[in-house]
Amino acid sequence: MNNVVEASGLRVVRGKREVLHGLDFSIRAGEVTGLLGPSGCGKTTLMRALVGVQAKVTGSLTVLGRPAGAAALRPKIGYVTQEASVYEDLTVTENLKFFTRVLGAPRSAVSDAIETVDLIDHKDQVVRDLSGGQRSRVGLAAALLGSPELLVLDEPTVGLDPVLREQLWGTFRDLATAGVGVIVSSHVMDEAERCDRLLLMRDGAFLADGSPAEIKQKASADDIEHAFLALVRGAVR
Ligand SMILES: Nc1ncnc2c1ncn2[C@@H]1O[C@H](COP(=O)(O)OP(=O)(O)OP(=O)(O)O)[C@@H](O)[C@H]1O
Repeated sequence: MNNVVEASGLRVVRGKREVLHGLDFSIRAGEVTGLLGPSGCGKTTLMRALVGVQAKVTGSLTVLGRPAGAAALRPKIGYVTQEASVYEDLTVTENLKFFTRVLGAPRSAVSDAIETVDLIDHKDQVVRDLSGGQRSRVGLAAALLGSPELLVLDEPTVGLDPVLREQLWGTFRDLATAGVGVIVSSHVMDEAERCDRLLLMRDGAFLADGSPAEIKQKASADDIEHAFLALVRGAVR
């Protein structure tokens, strides 16, 4: 399977502190990779480095065969940040039409994206009047407009009810099946089992990198939360 991201010795300094300490990893096309770890461990920083908006990045970081941040990558990466970056006073459709113009994507991408995130019934509603979960789905729809080959999702399911979380994970799965490389961050360990691969992170370094089954086996644990704790305690080498 193709790697959409390859990183070696990835380091990032924020302020005066190094927050990512020489990471080696890859992300594959056609898989959902979960980036899991506690608040402040560096998940957002890693994602910012992937999409090329993070300063003071050293080491090697290649995305779709080009250095992260290269202008040619812009239409090929969908990035959904923790704060929905859509216009509150526009409708769902108006927002997406605007972003198709920015991205140079075809008009037909609007209805496809609305369908993918299941917002057909709300397409003419002003974003301000949507629920939190619906708003985050508008952000996801915007990220899908350019038909990205890599989708970078920073805690996309925070604050969503279980039904919506289930639906969104279904969408991530469908995108991966279509060949997209999907990386999803979360600090909720119970989302781990939905991923093909996990990068377990703590304090800017990886504790483990593998499938949920491999990590549980390595840590002799029944679930990822206990595996994480065992790895933190250094019980597993
Ligand atoms: N602008 C900044 N200047 C200095 N340090 C920063 C800056 N932004 C973040 N940091 C620090 O970098 C570290 C990693 O932050 P980051 O946002 O990547 O973590 P995270 O794992 O995404 O957290 P969360 O799950 O809470 O979003 C934290 O210790 C944070 O305090």
